Amino acid sequence: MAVGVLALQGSFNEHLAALRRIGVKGVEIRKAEQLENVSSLIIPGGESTTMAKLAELHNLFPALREFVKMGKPVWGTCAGLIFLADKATGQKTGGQELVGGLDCTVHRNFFGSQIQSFEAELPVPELAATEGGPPSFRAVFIRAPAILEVGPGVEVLASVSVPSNKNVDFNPALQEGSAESDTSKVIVAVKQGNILATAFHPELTIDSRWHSYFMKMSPSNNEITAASSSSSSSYYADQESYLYNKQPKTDLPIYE
Ligand SMILES: NC(=O)CC[C@H](N)C(=O)O
Repeated sequence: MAVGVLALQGSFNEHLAALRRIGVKGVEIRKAEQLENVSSLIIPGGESTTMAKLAELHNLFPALREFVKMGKPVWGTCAGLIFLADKATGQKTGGQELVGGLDCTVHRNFFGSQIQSFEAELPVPELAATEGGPPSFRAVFIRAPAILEVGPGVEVLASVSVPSNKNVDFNPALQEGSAESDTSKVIVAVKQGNILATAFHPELTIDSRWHSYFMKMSPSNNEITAASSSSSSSYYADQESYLYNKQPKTDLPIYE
């Protein structure tokens, strides 16, 4: 079965391209009934308030919650992480509807506004152990959220170092760390059973390991992943279609 990519808004095309690079068929999901034809789902980055309004308009929330509850693999990137969190802070007035299921609290715009977007080299031991390649992953953060706290069943896959004096007014975790050192760790990638969530955008980089990793979370997709990762260039699956290499940084999608 194909992988669904929620295609209401945001970087769904980039996820579809990333899946293609590892030989996996992705399909756009815009209606609840389309979820019946996919074995797993990616909720892309974008603007979570807008995406939530569109999901509400299309009456998608009940079906999305059901999909998560059924134990099917779901991966949220950036705004997708916000969708999957049980609790979000820093929302617009009136809040926004969440799919939930991931036992954590996220801050919607933890790192600040659009111009505070950045890249960071993240050590991700689990990714390197499962997918090979270098021990770290070059992560693109675009007006990114961060995970403030996680429940006991949540595995932390990656954290990023930030200056301790950054955002101290709303992040208790950073206040704690600031007495000891100049930097603190903030959680940016987690896994909880069938749910994977990253605060950054792996679909914008040539490194396909997060997509391959996600494919392995779905037993029915193991075969496809095994076939594609046996090629000689499994790590940087397809240099040709590497969006991020081809375009200057300023051409990255701009979210409000
Ligand atoms: N790149 C992103 O997906 C940004 C998400 C954004 N912080 C939001 O609230 O929706």
